[in-house]
This record gives sequence, C-alpha cells and structure tokens, in this order.
Amino acid sequence: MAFLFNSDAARGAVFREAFACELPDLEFYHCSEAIDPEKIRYLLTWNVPDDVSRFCNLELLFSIGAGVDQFNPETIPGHVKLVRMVEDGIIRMMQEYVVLGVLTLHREMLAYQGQQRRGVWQALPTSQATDRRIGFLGLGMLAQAAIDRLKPFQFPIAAWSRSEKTVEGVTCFHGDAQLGNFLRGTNILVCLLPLTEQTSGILNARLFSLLPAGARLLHVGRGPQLDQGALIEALDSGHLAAAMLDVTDPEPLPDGHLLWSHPKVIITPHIASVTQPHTAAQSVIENIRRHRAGRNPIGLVDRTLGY
Ligand SMILES: NC(=O)C1=CN([C@@H]2O[C@H](COP(=O)(O)OP(=O)(O)OC[C@H]3O[C@@H](n4cnc5c(N)ncnc54)[C@H](OP(=O)(O)O)[C@@H]3O)[C@@H](O)[C@H]2O)C=CC1
Ligand SMILES: O=C(O)C(=O)CO
Repeated sequence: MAFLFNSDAARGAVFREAFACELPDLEFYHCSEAIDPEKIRYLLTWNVPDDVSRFCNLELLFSIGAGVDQFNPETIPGHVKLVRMVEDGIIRMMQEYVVLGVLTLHREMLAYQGQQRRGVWQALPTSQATDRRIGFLGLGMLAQAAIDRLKPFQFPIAAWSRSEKTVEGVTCFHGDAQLGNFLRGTNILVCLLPLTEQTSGILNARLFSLLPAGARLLHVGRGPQLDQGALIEALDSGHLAAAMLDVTDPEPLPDGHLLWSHPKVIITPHIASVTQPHTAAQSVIENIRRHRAGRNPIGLVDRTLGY
C-alpha cells in the first residue's frame, strides 16, 4: 500500500518526512521514483496523469490545491474519491491577500500610484469602511476565512453562495434569484468561487451592470470566470472604478494584453495563496486516517457539483 506525491520535489521532501513519522506503515513515493502502480492507494497531484487508470487500486485522489477544476472527472474511475486541499497555510495566505486587495481598492491605491507617476500630491475623496459593502461571490472555506480577517475593519459584509447559509455578521444571499439583490448593494466584489459550468463567465457585462457605479472587483477565483473584455469596457466607461486580478485567462496573461497596462487594473500572477507543505502534509495524513476509519475526507469533492 503506497502514497504517490506527483508534484515538486521540495514539497515532496516535506511530505515524505511527515509521512515517515505519522504513517510509517505506508510506503511513500515521489513521481521521480520507480513505482509499482498496483501499490498506489493515494495520489496527490495537480493534474491527473493521462495514464491514471494504471493505478488500479487508487482510493483517494488529492488535489495539491484548493481548486479541482483542473481534474476531468470523466478520466477518473467513479469509485475514487476526489479531495480538494483544505489546510491552514493556504487559508492564511488567502486571508492576507484578500485583506490586501480590499484595502488597496478601498483606499484608492491605484489612483495614488497613477498620481505618483505624474508627480501629483493630492488627496482624493475617501469613503469610510462602514459605508463600503464588501460582497463575496462564494462563501466557502476561503471566503469565510477572509471574512474573519476583514471584520475588524467594520466593512458591512455580504456573500452569495449556491445553497442557503447563515454566517454571523454576514448578510447572506443564495441562488440565481438573489444574485441581483446581492450585487446591487456591493461596492467591492470579491470572487472566490470554484470554476464550474455554472460559474464560468459569471463575471460578465450583465453582472457588472448590476453593481453600483464606482464598484471595484477583486478576482481570486479562476480566470475563465471573468469576461476580460467586459471588464475593460466597464472600467473604460467609468462604471467600475478599479480591479485587482490574481487570475486571468490564459495564464500567464499574454504580452501586450490590454489588462497589463490598464491604469485601473492591478495584476498579480496567481500568487494569492499557495499550498504550504508542512500544514498540507498534516491535512492529507489526517484525511488518510479518516478514510481508513471509514469516514469521508475533509474537502471531499461532490462530483455532481464539480467542487
Ligand atoms: N488565486 C488563488 O491563489 C487561489 C484561488 N482559489 C480558488 O478559490 C476557490 C474557492 O475555494 P474554497 O473556498 O476552498 O471553495 P469551497 O468549495 O469551500 O467554497 C466554494 C463556494 O462557492 C459557492 N458556489 C459554488 N458554485 C456556486 C454557484 N453556482 N452559485 C453560487 N455559489 C456557488 C459554494 O456554495 P455552497 O456553500 O452553497 O456550496 C461555496 O460557498 C477555489 O475553487 C479556487 O478556484 C483557491 C486557492 C488559491
Ligand atoms: O490552490 C489553488 O487552487 C490555487 O489556485 C493555488 O494556486
């Protein structure tokens, strides 16, 4: 019985050490080593290898990231459980990034950067946090953690999810019928949705038109959720004031793309949050223990929903 780590050697070494301590009965392989595919019960990977079917005894397929949109479930046998990454390191980094992004957009940092380049020393009108509603598309693990960190700033906070939810201090909306009401009250929109058939292209001209004039976008979900042309139009018309994008389509954003030099856009290269090996290894070990005890892993993907 063995675990296969199909990713970078540096994080693999951290996993190997943790597994040796905590699960000494389980053989551990890095993808650079020769393996007997029949031994592999657990596979951790970003992309599913084309020849995954050779792991005929596979039980759990772990994504090394929080997202699982890179998995094509049709290539993975139905009995294999898919597990997304739920771990403290990725959560903490996303908390930092969302706080950074919201404050950057709230305190007009893009406009001040533009002024700096032109040598302009001039205060711009400000809004109080209490007057600026932050609206989260998605109210899952990462959005809820980010909301916890934002609460001390006293922004009103709302969120929109697929199913009905109650979260203290958050005005909750759910389902397509409530999307419009959610958007109409949102001044800074944070996208933390998984990429699925339903969320692909969700950040489009119609959605932007439902946001109040002067709204801002912080996009940390997945590139294909955003219609980039519609964003540029909404920014150029002045309806949206600014956007901060950690994800684009494609990635990397091609040389010369309009978004690179747009004065109302900040781009980071998909670095909002990255799986941290020490904490992630503990989370995967805990999930293997749960699975062995006949319990579902934390982060089990619902194949019908796609996340
Ligand atoms: N840029 C970066 O560095 C990173 C980006 N990510 C992205 O963040 C995403 C979210 O991660 P995480 O918080 O762990 O995911 P979760 O699965 O915990 O949460 C997803 C949330 O989205 C909601 N949702 C899904 N589909 C719909 C829909 N059709 N309509 C309305 N709401 C919907 C879910 O609703 P419900 O609660 O009802 O199920 C849930 O609240 C990842 O999938 C990944 O794409 C993740 C890590 C790093
Ligand atoms: O964990 C994820 O899904 C990411 O996007 C990390 O880069």
